[in-house]
Amino acid sequence: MKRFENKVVWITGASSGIGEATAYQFAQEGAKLILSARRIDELKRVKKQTKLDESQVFILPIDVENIDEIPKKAQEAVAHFGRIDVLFNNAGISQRGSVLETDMAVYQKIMNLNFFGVIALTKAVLPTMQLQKSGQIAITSSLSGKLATPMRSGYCASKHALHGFFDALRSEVYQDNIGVTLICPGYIRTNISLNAVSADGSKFGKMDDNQANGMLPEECAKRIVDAIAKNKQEVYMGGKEVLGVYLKRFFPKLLSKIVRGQMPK
Ligand SMILES: NC(=O)c1ccc[n+]([C@@H]2O[C@H](COP(=O)([O-])OP(=O)(O)OC[C@H]3O[C@@H](n4cnc5c(N)ncnc54)[C@H](O)[C@@H]3O)[C@@H](O)[C@H]2O)c1
Repeated sequence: MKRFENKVVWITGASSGIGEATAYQFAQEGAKLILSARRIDELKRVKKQTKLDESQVFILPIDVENIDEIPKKAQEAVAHFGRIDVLFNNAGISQRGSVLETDMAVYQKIMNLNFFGVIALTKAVLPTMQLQKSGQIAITSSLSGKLATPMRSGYCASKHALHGFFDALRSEVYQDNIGVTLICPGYIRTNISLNAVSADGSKFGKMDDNQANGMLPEECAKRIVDAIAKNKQEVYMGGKEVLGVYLKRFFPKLLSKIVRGQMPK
């Protein structure tokens, strides 16, 4: 028996990187998929590559920044297979820019997508999971949700905010048999830095060495699906950067010193 046989999994940011790799992993584990992101063509490509039956995958284009639209999208998602077993809030955007130079509009965009959109989607799906008396909500946070590095103040703030919100939610929905899994990747080999937003709102457009040498998304996806299957509360993955979580907890001043060294000269 596959772990997600007949389970319905809704993934945002499914058109590339971690979300795409996770779609393939869930497909292998027997899930039916709802794939969301903004680009339909990319979602169709991913759907094809899952090798699932046409009827097992539903493409639902969504712009997570468009918060007013989210309740209607959630209704469509629930109506399609009649239930949602896993909501994987994965869509997100990173940042490269100093606090002094970054426009307020950039902070608003990051918070809208990485935080408010995620809350809106979660609130829209929760009543269905409560009726089912089961469900799992997973969120791609980041090691940047546990510690902070320069040039990513808005990104770090948005990911830290997720921890406050979802730790609170976990205790509220425990009695409904709904679990919450916060996923904290380190450096994963995706286009996240290319797609990151710069101080003036333009695309950063460069591949960071850390990402280029990071963990493969396929390995990351295996660990994510495993953490969700086991209802883990919080998981870390990546290379030696994961040690930062423990430095922050036990040697915070040492971590500050290391992090200072990451400020571009
Ligand atoms: N790659 C890393 O090193 C890393 C590390 C920690 C956390 N993360 C997190 O992983 C998640 C996925 O990022 P990734 O690394 O796969 O990068 P990516 O840029 O390849 O993927 C981002 C996904 O989000 C989607 N997306 C962006 N804006 C959207 C919007 N407004 N509405 C709907 N979808 C939108 C994109 O289309 C894409 O599918 C993000 O939340 C990111 O913060 C990535």
